[in-house]
Amino acid sequence: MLRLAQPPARRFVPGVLVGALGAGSAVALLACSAWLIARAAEQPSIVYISLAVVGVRAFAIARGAFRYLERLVTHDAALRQLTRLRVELLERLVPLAPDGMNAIGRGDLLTRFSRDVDELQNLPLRVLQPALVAGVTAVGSVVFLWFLSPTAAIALAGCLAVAFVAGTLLHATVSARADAVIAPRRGAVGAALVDLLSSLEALIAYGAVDASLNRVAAADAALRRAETRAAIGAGLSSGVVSLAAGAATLAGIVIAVPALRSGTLDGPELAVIVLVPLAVFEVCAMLPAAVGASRSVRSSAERVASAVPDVVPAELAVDDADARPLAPGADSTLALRGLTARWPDGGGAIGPLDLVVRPGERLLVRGGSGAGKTTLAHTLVRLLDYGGSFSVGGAEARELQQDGIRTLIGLCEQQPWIFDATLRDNLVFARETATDAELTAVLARVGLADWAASRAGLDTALGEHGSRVSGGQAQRIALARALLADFAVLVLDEPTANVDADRADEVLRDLLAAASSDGRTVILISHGEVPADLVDRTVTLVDGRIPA
Ligand SMILES: Nc1ncnc2c1ncn2[C@@H]1O[C@H](COP(=O)(O)OP(=O)(O)OP(=O)(O)O)[C@@H](O)[C@H]1O
Repeated sequence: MLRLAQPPARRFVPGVLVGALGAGSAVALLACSAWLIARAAEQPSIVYISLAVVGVRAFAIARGAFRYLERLVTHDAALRQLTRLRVELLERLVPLAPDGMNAIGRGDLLTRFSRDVDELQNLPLRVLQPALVAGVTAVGSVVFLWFLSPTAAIALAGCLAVAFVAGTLLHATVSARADAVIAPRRGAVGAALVDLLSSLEALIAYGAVDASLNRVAAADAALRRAETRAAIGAGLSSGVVSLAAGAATLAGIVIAVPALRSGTLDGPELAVIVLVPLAVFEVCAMLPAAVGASRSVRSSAERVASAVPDVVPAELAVDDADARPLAPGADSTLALRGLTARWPDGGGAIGPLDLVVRPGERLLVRGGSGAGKTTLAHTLVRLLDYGGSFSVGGAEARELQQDGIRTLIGLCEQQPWIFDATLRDNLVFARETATDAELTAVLARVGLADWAASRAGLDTALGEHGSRVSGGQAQRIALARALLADFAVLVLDEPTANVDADRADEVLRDLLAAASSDGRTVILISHGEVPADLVDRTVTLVDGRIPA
C-alpha cells in the first residue's frame, strides 16, 4: 500500500530538488545577511559589500520562488498519485462487492476510503520529502561551516544529531501509540455515527438513543485523547529541537569568539557561524515530525490494505484471465450439477445441488429461514463462486465473463437498493437509452403507474434508501429496473419480504405477471407459500440441499 502511495521518482525527485534549493536558499540568505550586516558595521567601501547585497536579494527571491515551486511540484505529484491510488483501490474493491465487504462496518469503511486514503498522501508530503530536504540541508550546512571553522561545523552536526535523536525519541515515547491509534479511532467514530444514524428509527422506538449517543461520545473522547497526546508529543519534540537550535547558536559563540580574538576568524565570519544554525534548525525541525507522520501513515496504510486485500477470497467469483464473453443470444438454460457454494467467512455452505432450469420456466425455490436460498441466488448471478458445475446455455459459468452472465441473469434483491434520487434516476441506469415514455410504460407493467401519477411522476423523489416508498413499491421499482435491463432469467429474492401478509399475494401476482412476460425465466425465492398457479415447479431447500 505504501508503494502505491509513493509518487514515481520522475515526479517525486524534482520536488525534493526544489525543496532542497529552497531550504539551501534560506540558509544562504541568513548566512549572507549575517555577513553583510557585520561587514557593513565595519563601514567598508560599498564595492566590498555590493556582491553580498546582490546575494541577499537573490537568495530572498530564490527562497520564495523555490518554496512556491516546491509546494506546486510536491502537491501535484502527491495529488496525481492519490488519484491513481483511489482508482486502484476501487478496482480492487469491485471484485469484493458486495459479498466480500461485510467484515468491516460501513462507517469504518467510509473512513478508510476517505480519511485513511487522504492520510496516505502524507507519505511523500510529510515524511519522505521533508526528511530528504532536511538531510540534504543539514549535510550541506555542516560542509559549508567546515570551511569557516571545522569545530563549529562539528558542533552544529552534534546539535543536529542530538536534536534528531532526542526529538524523535521523545516524540515516539509520548505519542507513538497515539499516532498509531488515531486512524482506527477515527474509524470507530465514523462507525458509531453511521450506526446511530442508520438505526435511528429502531433506537427511538426502543428508547435506546441515549445509549447510542454515549457510544459516539465515548468513541469521540477516545479519539480526542489520542489526538491530544499526539499533539503533546509533537510539541515536546519541537521544543527539544528549539533548545538544540539555541545550544548550536551558543556553541557557535563559544567557539567563534576565541577564534575572533586570536585572529583566525573575522567579525562577519563570526556572525555567519553564530546565525546559520538558526536557519538550519528551522528546516530540520521537520525531521522528528516526519518520523511521527510515518507512524500515522503506516497505520492508515494497514487499514486501507485490510479493506482491499490483494487476494480476493476464494468464495467470491472472479473472472479468470481467459474467461470469454457470453455468446450473443445464448440459450438461457441453467444447469447445476453437484454445485456447492459458501460465504467468504466460510459459513452458509450450500450443496451439492442438482437442478436444471429451462428457458421460460417459473421456478419457486422454497425453504425455511437460513436454508441457503439467498446463497443460491448470489451464486447464480456469479457474486459467489461455486464448486461442481454450473452451466449457462451449455457453457461452464466460470469460463464466462461475469459481466456477460449478469446481462443474462438478473437479481432483484430482498432489500432492493433505492438511490436517494428521483424515480427516473432509479430506473434509467438499467437502460441508459430509455425514454420517459418507456419508463412510464414499465412502471405501468409493475403496477406503479397510478402511484407515480399521483406524485411528481418520474420526478418523484424516493428519499434516502427509499424512505419515501413502501417495501412493496421498492420491490416493484426493482422489478421495473430488471424489466428495463431485459434479463432472460430473473431471480426474485423474497420479493414480498417487506410487504404486509394480506397484500403479499397481490404484489407477488403483479410481479410474476410482469416478470414472466416475454417468455422470461423466473426463479422465485420465498420462504412462504405461493399460490400454485403462479409457478410451474417448486424445489425445496433444506439446509442448503434439495432433499430427494
Ligand atoms: N453475507 C453473508 N455472509 C456470511 N454468511 C451469510 C451471509 N448471508 C447469509 N449467510 C449465512 O448463510 C446461511 C444461509 O443464509 P441465506 O441468506 O442464504 O438463507 P435464506 O434461505 O435466504 O434465509 P432467509 O429466508 O432468512 O433470507 C445462513 O447460515 C447465514 O448465516
